[in-house]
Amino acid sequence: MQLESPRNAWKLFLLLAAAVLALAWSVAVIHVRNVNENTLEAAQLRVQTLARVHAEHAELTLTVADEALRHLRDIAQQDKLAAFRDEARRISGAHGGGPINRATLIGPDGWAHVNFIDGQERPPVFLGDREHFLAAQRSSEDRIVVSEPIVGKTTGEWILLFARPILQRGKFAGAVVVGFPVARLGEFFDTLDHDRELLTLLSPTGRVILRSHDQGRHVGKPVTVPAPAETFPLTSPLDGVTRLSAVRELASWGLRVVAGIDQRWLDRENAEHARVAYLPAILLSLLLLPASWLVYRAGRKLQAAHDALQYETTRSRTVFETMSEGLLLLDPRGVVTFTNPRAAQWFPQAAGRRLADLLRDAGFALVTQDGAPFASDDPIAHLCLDAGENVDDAWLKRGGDDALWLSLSARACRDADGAVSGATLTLVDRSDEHARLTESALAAGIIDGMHDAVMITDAKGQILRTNPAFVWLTGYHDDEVIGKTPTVLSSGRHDDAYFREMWETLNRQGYWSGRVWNRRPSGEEYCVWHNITSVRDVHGRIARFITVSRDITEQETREGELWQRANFDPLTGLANRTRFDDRLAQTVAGAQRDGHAFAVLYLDLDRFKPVNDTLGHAAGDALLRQASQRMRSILRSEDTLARIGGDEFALILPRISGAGDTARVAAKIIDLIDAPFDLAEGTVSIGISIGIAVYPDDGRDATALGHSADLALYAAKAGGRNCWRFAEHATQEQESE
Ligand SMILES: Nc1nc2c(ncn2[C@@H]2O[C@H](COP(=O)(O)OP(=O)(O)OP(=O)(O)O)[C@@H](O)[C@H]2O)c(=O)[nH]1
Repeated sequence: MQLESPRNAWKLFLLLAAAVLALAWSVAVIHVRNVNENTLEAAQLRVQTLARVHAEHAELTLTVADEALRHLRDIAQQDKLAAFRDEARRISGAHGGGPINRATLIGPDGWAHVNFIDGQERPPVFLGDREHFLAAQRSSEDRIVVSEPIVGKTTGEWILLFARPILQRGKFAGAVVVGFPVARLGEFFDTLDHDRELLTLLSPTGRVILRSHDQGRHVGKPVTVPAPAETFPLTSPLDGVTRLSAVRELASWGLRVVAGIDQRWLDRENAEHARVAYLPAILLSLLLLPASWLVYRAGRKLQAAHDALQYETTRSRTVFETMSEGLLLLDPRGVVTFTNPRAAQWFPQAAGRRLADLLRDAGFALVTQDGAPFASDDPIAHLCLDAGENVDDAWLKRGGDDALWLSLSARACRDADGAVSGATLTLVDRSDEHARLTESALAAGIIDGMHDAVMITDAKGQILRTNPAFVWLTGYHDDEVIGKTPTVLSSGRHDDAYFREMWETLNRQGYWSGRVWNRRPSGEEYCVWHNITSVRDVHGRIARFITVSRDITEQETREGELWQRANFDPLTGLANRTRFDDRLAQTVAGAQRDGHAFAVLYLDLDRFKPVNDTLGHAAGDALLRQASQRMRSILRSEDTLARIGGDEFALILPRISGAGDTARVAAKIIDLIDAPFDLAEGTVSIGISIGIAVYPDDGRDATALGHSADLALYAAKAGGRNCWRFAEHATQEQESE
């Protein structure tokens, strides 16, 4: 059992307390038992002595009485009546010797002729009915007859009588009787302690002759007493008291002496002994039990605190040993008092050394995150230990092959009085992070230095960062776009489908590039070439979109103009032959794929040349523009109207349900052109002829269709102009209305 443990300490105390109590109680019990045994033995001795001494006393008294009885009987047997009377007077008198106070001579007739009591002769009295007389009469030998205790006829007191027969020549001639008050047997009673001791004299038949302290109240009453034994408890039927008793028998008399000591007294004695003997044990118990309880409670609390402390210690040790951070504890002088395993990897055998020496020997320099020397030459000593301030943002840097960057934070520890009692240094290996920080700073510098605009958004498209080139390109500053989506840049030129396709590609491929027209805050539109890349996090989820944009407005504009020029008629704005051929080829391909019908119309103005000739070329141009507008006004967006020559037009109706559709369009155009044109130079009227070819009946490719339409136009011209002709009906004239 280790005493260091509080649990064991209070257990030991409890054990000792229990041992002391057990000892005290054992001593008390043994003592009480011994004392009780001694008391019992003393009581037994006393009661036996009482019985014996009283029996001897009674025996002596009775022997003396019997001596007197024999003497009187011998006188009576010799018929010496006068001598008998003298002796009877003397013996029954006060100075007769012995206890006898009465002497009687009873004749054979039962009459007591001589009867002395207390030395006084009394008148004759008939005693023939007395048991002792009858017993003497019945007896054929000379033996003493002891009466039961009886009430004297003359005195009325309890007396005990002894009789012997007078035998003359073997014949009963009366009896001599002596007697005395039973109280005379109780002279010895003065020596008794009447409160607890009792002596009882029983007749041979078991009747009470005398009890020591009941004034004759129970005399004559029968009592059953067991056979004599050493000592035994006996409950008296007379008073119900149990006594430790001893019995003595007066063998020659048949009488028994019963001595008793009140058991209640014995019990009281025992109780008193117990009280005295148990008192120290009880007092000790009263002292030790509460003390044990207090010690137990204190022990439990101490144990709980001890366990908690041990748990905390174990937990702290586990934390210290398993934490990825290095931990050093310093005393107020800056000497290392503790290192955890992690710190020991960097600073082996650091305990007991000054921190400054330790850092120097391990090749570490105290620097800022940028690697610059720290402002204070020894911040741990000066700031933390001297001034009690915390130190953060400090780094320990070690170069070389085993380069390390440890972030350092120092916390001042204070004692209960608030004085700095040391410091806790926490070191974290942030070499990788430092490298990353350096890289990101580098990357940030690169982004800022890029000529292309950079915009970084989160996964939801909210703008997180831009670079100076972005501001220059878009005209928006950071505070106007950060937190917003790129729609703030939108020009509205692109429809939703355009951006939907962009997002789908981005999500699918992680990359999208294309041109986007945007608008500056000034309203000026510009075109950029976007390279958008999605960046995913470690979980594979898109975290960022990085958009690198380059201004291609100039290039776009130039290309647009070239394209416009290549594809459109500059006078009317209609598609030119190149574009018409292109669209026709696309329509043929679509129809060949789908099998639908479409129509190709060749249109040629009638009587245009005279306008030129009469009103001038500018009027002709104006007429061409107006005619173009009239035709375009009735066409659908998917129809392609092209100017393919001076006053020659071509029209593609890409989706027709039948010839009727085309005829209706042709008729409408004829009507429109037929109406007079108001020109600056005057009003003119012209007409238009139309040749119609229908896919697939009039040709299955562009060339065939063009040829058919051309023939149909020729037919229309030939047919009188200002009318239309289907290619298949090229020979039939059909007048316009
Ligand atoms: N003002 C103007 N005239 C043009 C242009 N291109 C061609 N022309 C003239 O358009 C005329 C076309 O000739 P035609 O088709 O024979 O003239 P037309 O009177 O319509 O003859 P029909 O078609 O037989 O009725 C020529 O005089 C061309 O010089 C142009 O761009 N502007």
